[in-house]
Amino acid sequence: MSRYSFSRVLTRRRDTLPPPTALPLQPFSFLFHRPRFSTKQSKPSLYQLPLNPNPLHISDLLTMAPNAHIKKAITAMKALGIEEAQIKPVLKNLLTLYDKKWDLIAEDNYRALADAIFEAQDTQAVEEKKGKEKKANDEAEGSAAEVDRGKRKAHETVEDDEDALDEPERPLKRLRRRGGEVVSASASNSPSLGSPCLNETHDQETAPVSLPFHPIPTENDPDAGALVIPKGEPSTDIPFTSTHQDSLENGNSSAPMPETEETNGRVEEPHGSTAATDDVPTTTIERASEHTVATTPEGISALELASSATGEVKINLSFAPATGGSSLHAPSMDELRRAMEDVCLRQYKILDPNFSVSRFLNDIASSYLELATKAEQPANQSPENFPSLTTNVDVLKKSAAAMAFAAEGRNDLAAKVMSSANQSPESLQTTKVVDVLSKSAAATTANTSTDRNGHVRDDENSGVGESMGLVVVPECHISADELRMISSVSNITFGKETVEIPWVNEVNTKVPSPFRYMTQSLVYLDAELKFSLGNVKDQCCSSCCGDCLSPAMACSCATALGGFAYSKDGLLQKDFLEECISEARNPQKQVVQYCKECPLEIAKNEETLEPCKGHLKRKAIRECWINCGCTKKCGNQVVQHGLHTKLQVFFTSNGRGWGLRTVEKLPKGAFVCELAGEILTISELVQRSSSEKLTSPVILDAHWGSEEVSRVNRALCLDGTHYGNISRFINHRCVDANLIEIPVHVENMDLHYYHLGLFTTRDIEAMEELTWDYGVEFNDQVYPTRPFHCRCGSEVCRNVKRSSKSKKSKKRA
Ligand SMILES: C[S@@+](CC[C@H](N)C(=O)[O-])C[C@H]1O[C@@H](n2cnc3c(N)ncnc32)[C@H](O)[C@@H]1O
Repeated sequence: MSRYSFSRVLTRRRDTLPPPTALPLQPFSFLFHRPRFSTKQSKPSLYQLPLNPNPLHISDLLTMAPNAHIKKAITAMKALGIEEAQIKPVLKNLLTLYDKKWDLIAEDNYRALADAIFEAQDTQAVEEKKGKEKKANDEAEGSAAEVDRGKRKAHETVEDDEDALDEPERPLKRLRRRGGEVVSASASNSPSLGSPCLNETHDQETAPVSLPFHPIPTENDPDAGALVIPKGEPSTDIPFTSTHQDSLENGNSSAPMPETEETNGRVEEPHGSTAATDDVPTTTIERASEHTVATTPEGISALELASSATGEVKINLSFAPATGGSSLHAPSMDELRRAMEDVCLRQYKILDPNFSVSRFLNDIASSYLELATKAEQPANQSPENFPSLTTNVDVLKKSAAAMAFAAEGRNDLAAKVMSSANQSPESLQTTKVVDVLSKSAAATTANTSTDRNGHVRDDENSGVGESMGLVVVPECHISADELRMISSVSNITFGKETVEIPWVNEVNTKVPSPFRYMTQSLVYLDAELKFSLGNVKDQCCSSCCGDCLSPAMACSCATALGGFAYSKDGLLQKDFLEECISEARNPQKQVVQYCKECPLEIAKNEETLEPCKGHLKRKAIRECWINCGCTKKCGNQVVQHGLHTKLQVFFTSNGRGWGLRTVEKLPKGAFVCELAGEILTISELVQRSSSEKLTSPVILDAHWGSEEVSRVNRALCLDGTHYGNISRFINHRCVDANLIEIPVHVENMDLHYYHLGLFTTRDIEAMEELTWDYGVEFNDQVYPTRPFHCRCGSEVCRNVKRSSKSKKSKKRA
């Protein structure tokens, strides 16, 4: 027998993983004006894009005289309909920026130049517009001084625009791309660039995003990385689309923020100023220096994103390289901002051209500061004594929860809930919810006063205050989950079932522990489940119609298992049920299958793989499903339609915690509910059970031992501890339980996964507790769960026969 260990299981799983995906190559790379990188470049980044497949050959460039370069560039631009007067100043600027590297400028038919010209045009247009708007505003305000300033500003703007033709340091805007399309901000109709026209109604899917800044290697610094800003280049905004030009005016920066403090970065002025310059001693500069990636003594890299105006509040992002591995590099502020703006545009549909992530973050910092200032406490009030702020909604929720308790006579619980809102349980007992709520409101207004900041606080001992939608209440020690649970006191299923299932506790003050109710099992993570119409189309009876139980001839869904499991009254066929019961309770009738390599043993991760202990072969039900030709009322569809029985969760009186009981009489063979929970692999179960107490997971091993069921990730179980349905409240009873679990195939006949339906083994009286035999061996160490001390009270309880059972099991092994 081969030896397995847990690490081997893990190795196998890792092998099945796809190889780590390389960074996706950017399609349409030939559209980028991307300067080459030195091979010595130490820090490649996401900005590195595939090389241009069709560059202008270097020998062409070397042999050209300077004038020839210029002439060629002008010719290329004129072909795009750009006038010479517009070309020259930008070209001059570009030559400085690109360190006279003509090969880079000439790439992609002088794309960099064309782009820069269009950007310059954009900038000019925007500034003109801004000047006009400013002027109009100033005039509207009617202040002579303001008007003067407005005129001056407008005049300056015009002058700036004129100067732009000669100005060597005109901001460059970069191309934006989306889905492989590269779009110049304003050159959307440029035929040679093939850029689609952009407008505000542009489909989100095709909306362009900004390109990251491209690094410029220089002779002095051939290793210049992606994050270096060309010297003297003012930072420039890159808005989302050409329709977002205005955001340029609002101070966004297109220049990437430096990665180290030595680099020459600057950031936007958050409130309306345009590009910052080195000699402007404003908060812009203060913030610029803050936007560096700092490394703390612990080696944590931190990027300061934003701050309040004078720096009291700061927003930082940090990561510890130690946890991320050496492959992590701190993104620049600009990189991050652009990524976020893209998210805001595409995911949150923020289309306002004035929107800027940087400004938004700064606003958060400012708002935080504002709130912090308002919340200033009196000197003698320590934070521990200060009441927590709770919304009115919370108080109403508590009121409703307490009311529900009171309605059930649970004054102790009602008191617990409402003590936080200063409500007496007695008042709840005698009033309706609406009265409670109005009392609550009255209480909030009767005992409040205003603090020195104008905020309403509760008076001494009042516990409740209210102001502008906020009430102040003492700390509530009920957790959010508990509150959610007790808020839904009338229905533990949170309305997810067609019937309501209330809970009661007549024994103590405990409330059910929180869990997520779900009506159907769902895969947790690794479990391999194969449901597909393709798989089941041959297994179903597409020719059947109406109710499959009606025709004399049973359809193939039935014949597959030798007749239908259900009878026309909706109960299990008597014979079928008796066989199932007998099989479960009578060892002589049991067929046990043994795995060659049992998943339970493999998951134990021990040096030696122990022999399989055996798995009970189970009779199973097969239901018609949506791929069958019958209707929803077909009698062969039961478990899939969920529970319909009137049930109640109650607290048991003999130390078994919560239990489930039926409120109505149930006949023998009736379906009660499915066992639903998270579908785990056995390995996941072992891992989980090593760190927490599970509420009796169920192993789906009815078909284990047959050849097909061998793969570890397909050996499954159900765990209802965190997610589950009402079955998670059903207690165990040895042997003579009144429910039996029967495998039910619904979606297909996959032997790895099946539903487990719980059916009554006998007639059950109203208010009788429902139990089923978990099949747990109390002395068995094989199952990866800790058995409990059984208090089922059955005459044939297995827990009391531990010693004799133990001997038997040792013998067999
Ligand atoms: C599926 S849960 C049943 C609901 C559980 N009683 C509760 O309070 O949530 C299974 C757990 O209930 C308890 N339990 C169930 N049947 C029991 C029994 N016969 N004797 C003692 N404890 C039992 C055990 O703690 C077991 O792990």
